[in-house]
This record gives sequence, structure tokens and C-alpha cells, in this order.
Amino acid sequence: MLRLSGITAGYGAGLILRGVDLSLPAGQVTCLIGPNGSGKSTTLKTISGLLRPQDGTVTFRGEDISRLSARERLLRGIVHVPQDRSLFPAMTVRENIEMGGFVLRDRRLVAQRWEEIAATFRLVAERADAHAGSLSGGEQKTVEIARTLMLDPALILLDEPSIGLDPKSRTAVFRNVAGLARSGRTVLLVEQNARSGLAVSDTGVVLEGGRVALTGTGADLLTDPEVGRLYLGAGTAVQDAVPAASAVSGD
Ligand SMILES: Nc1ncnc2c1ncn2[C@@H]1O[C@H](COP(=O)(O)OP(=O)(O)OP(=O)(O)O)[C@@H](O)[C@H]1O
Repeated sequence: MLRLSGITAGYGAGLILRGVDLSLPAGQVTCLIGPNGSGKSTTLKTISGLLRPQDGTVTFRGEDISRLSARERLLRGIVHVPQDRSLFPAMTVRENIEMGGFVLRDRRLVAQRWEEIAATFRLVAERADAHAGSLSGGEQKTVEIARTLMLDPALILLDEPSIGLDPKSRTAVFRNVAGLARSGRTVLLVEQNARSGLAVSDTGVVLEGGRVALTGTGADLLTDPEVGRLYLGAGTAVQDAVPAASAVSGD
């Protein structure tokens, strides 16, 4: 689905990514963990086109997209949900969701996708006319995730979706992540709550110093003593999360 090969990137003279190689299998959730400043968010930016790599290639469905703009990548189905809250607080939930389709020219398609999203996310249907700013942090994150579906994305990049949320909201967010994969999307998740992130992921990737240090199944990384010592100590309890999308069958 997506492959990063030898990605070198940074801000100005400062190099952050130092040759990142990463493959995302279609329809799976991959969780990127690692210390603060290791380049997790920077990796997402090189995929969505917010940052151009100095070297290396980003290949999406067999096409080299390294030189494409963020808008061109959006149109190919790559959607990025940043860490910071990104809803327009004075607009309604429905208006915010519809804004997710701003690159679409077809108003009928926007209306049809709105109906599909409202049918999938009960919160969106129930709070359609509420101002986004009146929702809790967890509810806003759910709306942000729901909004990605306006572009029927193939690849969804989620930057720390559970940060700052209470345990119940975190569980809801991770359930939504699993739901995205069940509906056929590919998800790359960056998570400080590494336990919960890995528990919901098919694959885990550890980024250290701008390079991939370790890759394994989410379950393997959860039980790796070294990963446990370095990254899982202060995480959220596993039972807060839901099982990896591929382990959830038939519902
Ligand atoms: N716009 C920017 N301009 C300059 N430096 C930046 C910018 N964004 C990030 N950095 C720096 O790049 C480094 C990597 O940041 P990045 O956000 O990718 O790390 P991260 O692994 O996501 O860490 P965190 O968990 O703290 O978010 C950090 O040292 C950060 O200060």
C-alpha cells in the first residue's frame, strides 16, 4: 500500500529522519512508537506531503508520490489527522464533517458521504447540529476521525489520537481505529499510549533517532522485554484497548 524508502527529512538544516524504511500493508493498522523527538510526527508529514523529504521515496499503490503536493495526496486518498485539535469550534459537527470534503467538487457526493458517516458514527448523527467547540475532547477526536471518511481514504494517518483523553474516551478512539481497518482502510497510528496503540495494531514499529529500530507484530512488541522496559512502562493498561483489527472477526 505504502512504502517509505531511505527517507531523509528535517526542518531547515536540522535532519530528523535519517533513512526511514517502512512498509504499510493494506487494510492493516501499523503503530509507530518511540521516544519524544524521534521523528514520528515528521514521518507522518512526509507521507501526507506537509514536508518534502530531502532524500528517499514515498511510494503509494505503486506510484512515486514523493514530489506531489499535500492536496494531490489527499485526492489519492491519504488523509492526515494531526495531533492538535483541528475542528472549527464555531461550526456545527455536520459543517465540520462536510469541510472534510473541501477538495471534492461533487456536492451530491458530499451529501451521500455525510449520510454514510452519520450512519456509521452515532455521535455524529446525534450531535450533527451542535457546535464542535461544545463537544468533549474525546467526542471531537471521534468527529475528526469520522471526517476523514469524507474522502473515502485508503490511508489514514493518525497522530496521537488518544492524547489528553480520559480512559473511556481513549477506549472509544481505539475502537474507532479498529473500525477503520475493518472497513478496509490502512491506518498508520502514532501513539504515546504505546500499550493501547500496539494492542489495536497488526504491526508495531519502533522509531529511534530518525531510523526504524524494530518492527514486529503488535503482539510481539507488547511482549518484548526491551520494548516493555523502554516504552510500555507508563502506558495505558492493555485492557483499555480493543484487539487488533485483524483479530476481530465477523462483527
Ligand atoms: N516545524 C518544525 N520546525 C523545526 N523543528 C521541528 C518542527 N517540527 C518538529 N521539529 C523538531 O523535530 C524533532 C522531531 O519531531 P517529531 O514531532 O517528528 O517527533 P515525535 O517523534 O513525533 O515526538 P513527540 O512524541 O514529542 O511528538 C523534534 O526535535 C522537534 O522539535
